Amino acid sequence: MGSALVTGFLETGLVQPGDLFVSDPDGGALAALGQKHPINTGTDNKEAVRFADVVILAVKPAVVKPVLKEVAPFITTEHLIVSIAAGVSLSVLEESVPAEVPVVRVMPNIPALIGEGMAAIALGKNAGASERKTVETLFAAVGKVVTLSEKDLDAATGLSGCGPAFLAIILEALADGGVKMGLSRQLAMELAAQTMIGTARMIQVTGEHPAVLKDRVCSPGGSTICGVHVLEEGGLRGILMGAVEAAVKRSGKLCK
Ligand SMILES: NC(=O)C1=CN([C@@H]2O[C@H](COP(=O)(O)OP(=O)(O)OC[C@H]3O[C@@H](n4cnc5c(N)ncnc54)[C@H](O)[C@@H]3O)[C@@H](O)[C@H]2O)C=CC1
Ligand SMILES: O=C(O)[C@@H]1CCC=N1
Repeated sequence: MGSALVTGFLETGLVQPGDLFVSDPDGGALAALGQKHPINTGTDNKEAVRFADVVILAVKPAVVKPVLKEVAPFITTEHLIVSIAAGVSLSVLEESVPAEVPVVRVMPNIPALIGEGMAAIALGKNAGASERKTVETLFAAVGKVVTLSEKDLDAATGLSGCGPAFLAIILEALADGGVKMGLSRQLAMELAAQTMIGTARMIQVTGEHPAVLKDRVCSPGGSTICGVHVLEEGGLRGILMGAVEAAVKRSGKLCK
């Protein structure tokens, strides 16, 4: 996710390569990113913190506390700490940095790589209007942004953070259906992807309820309603709701 953000930030031109310092003990991951973009890289997190004013923590949830412990002596109130780790609360983050350091939690998603991300932002107790503006500006450069209260951030994790994986499975399954009915894989993927994009965009642009769109496609006695019947018999809605719920429940346990 960190490399998706780096690529997304650079491609919008909001951030210049020389403004970025990426720190990762995995030299292979760093080399790959460094080859793509002329950014500053290194394996010492403390060096990254000394370099930066905005520090984005993009490590696995269980690694957040150890990393903050390592860099805390170098964090000042001039820094803004942004964590994208699922399930790591603002209170845990705030306890891990010196007093009064502003902290913001963000739940981005992977389409930020192509500027089509969805980021949910929750401000910590020391983050004010200026920190909100900084984080909103960064993430708005790579997609849409909503600022919400922290109690809603885990739900957003299960929906928009994990959602790209759920939707990729649906897209692949739709394409499988096309292949089963004789389409080439390439054509089936193209039809499935554009149908997903077009449907989502139409709901965004018209503001109509998805059920209205569904009803428009279902001709009486037609083919779509036969497909809808199969989806309802298979419990697709319940399965998707359950997937979001399971992801939210798991995200609450990730930092332990
Ligand atoms: N993958 C996704 O779609 C999303 C991930 N997230 C969050 O982003 C965070 C990272 O997730 P992924 O990118 O999927 O994991 P990842 O495993 O691909 O990336 C984590 C990176 O952290 C590095 N790392 C490990 N220990 C480190 C240390 N001590 N100091 C510095 N870097 C270290 C690893 O070498 C690796 O490159 C997680 O907290 C996750 O909850 C949030 C939204 C979406
Ligand atoms: O699977 C995960 O834990 C992370 C959180 C949101 C998306 N990926």
